Amino acid sequence: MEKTPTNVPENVIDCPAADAGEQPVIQIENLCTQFGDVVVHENVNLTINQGEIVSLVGGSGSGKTVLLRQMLGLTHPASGTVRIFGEDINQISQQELQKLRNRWGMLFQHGALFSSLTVFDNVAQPMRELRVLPKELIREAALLKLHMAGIGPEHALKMPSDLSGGMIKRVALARALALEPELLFLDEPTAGLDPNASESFVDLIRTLRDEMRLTVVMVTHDLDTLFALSSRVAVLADKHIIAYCEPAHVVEFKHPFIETFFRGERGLRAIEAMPDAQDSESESKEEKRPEIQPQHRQDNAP
Ligand SMILES: Nc1ncnc2c1ncn2[C@@H]1O[C@H](COP(=O)(O)OP(=O)(O)OP(=O)(O)O)[C@@H](O)[C@H]1O
Repeated sequence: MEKTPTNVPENVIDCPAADAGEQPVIQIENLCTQFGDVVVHENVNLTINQGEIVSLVGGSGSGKTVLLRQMLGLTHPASGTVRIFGEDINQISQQELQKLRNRWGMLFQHGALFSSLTVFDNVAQPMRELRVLPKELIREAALLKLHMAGIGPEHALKMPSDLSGGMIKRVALARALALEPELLFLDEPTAGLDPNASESFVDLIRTLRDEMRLTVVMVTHDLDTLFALSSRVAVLADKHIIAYCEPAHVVEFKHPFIETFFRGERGLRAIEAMPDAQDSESESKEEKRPEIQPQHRQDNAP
């Protein structure tokens, strides 16, 4: 028997987007999720606007992965709506859903590359599946996406097993960008990376957001990444979004999860390292960022 959802707690904080004039890309309304007797989400509401980078955080089992899967149309909520680009993804046909899927990219936690395909083929495959692009264009576009993700053509014929963890993430990102998405989902994008690789991945995501006007939704436990990138942070706890604000405001909210997650030693260190405090330092990192050149062409490639 389904439990009747209770109302959202009154003491939530919900701040408007910094640029509230932007179009909403994701609109989740009154979403409820239940598995058997276990209620995971009760009346969850979340709007993500174009160009935002929103981090979804919450304790283990709070329902982050399920919510992400619901945004991807892989899992259906018990009730409520999930609109992506204005379409209710639980009401449209599989064909329409597939068209929408071509407008977003997903980076899975473990890269999710095909181990039997080369780096190049991993990135080219989503384009080949469209069955409309000529071979030469696919070749150029795949190499461009690899270049954007900081992977040179000398790696194109390598197998995933020959790559470092950081390179696998970059190739997976190139693959997620293959169809020029407007929206990017990232599941623990920096998990397993060393601090340098994480930092350069963060720079890359920021650059892509700025250059491609991407909207980004990420699930992360990495506070450095969260503070460096997020325009807003959505905190899932007690079956609700209890806070949805800029990182600096979310940390002020009194809730046991927030206090444990953000105000521990690591959290305080990450707050101190937030971009505002580091503007001059981040400029000195400029040369580390891969340049994005839309017409770039590699002649030595496969
Ligand atoms: N297919 C399923 N069938 C039954 N229960 C499920 C299913 N998928 C998820 N759950 C339950 O839903 C709850 C939320 O799971 P979810 O994986 O979204 O948590 P999470 O916040 O991503 O946790 P973590 O940070 O540990 O990955 C958990 O109690 C989980 O056991």
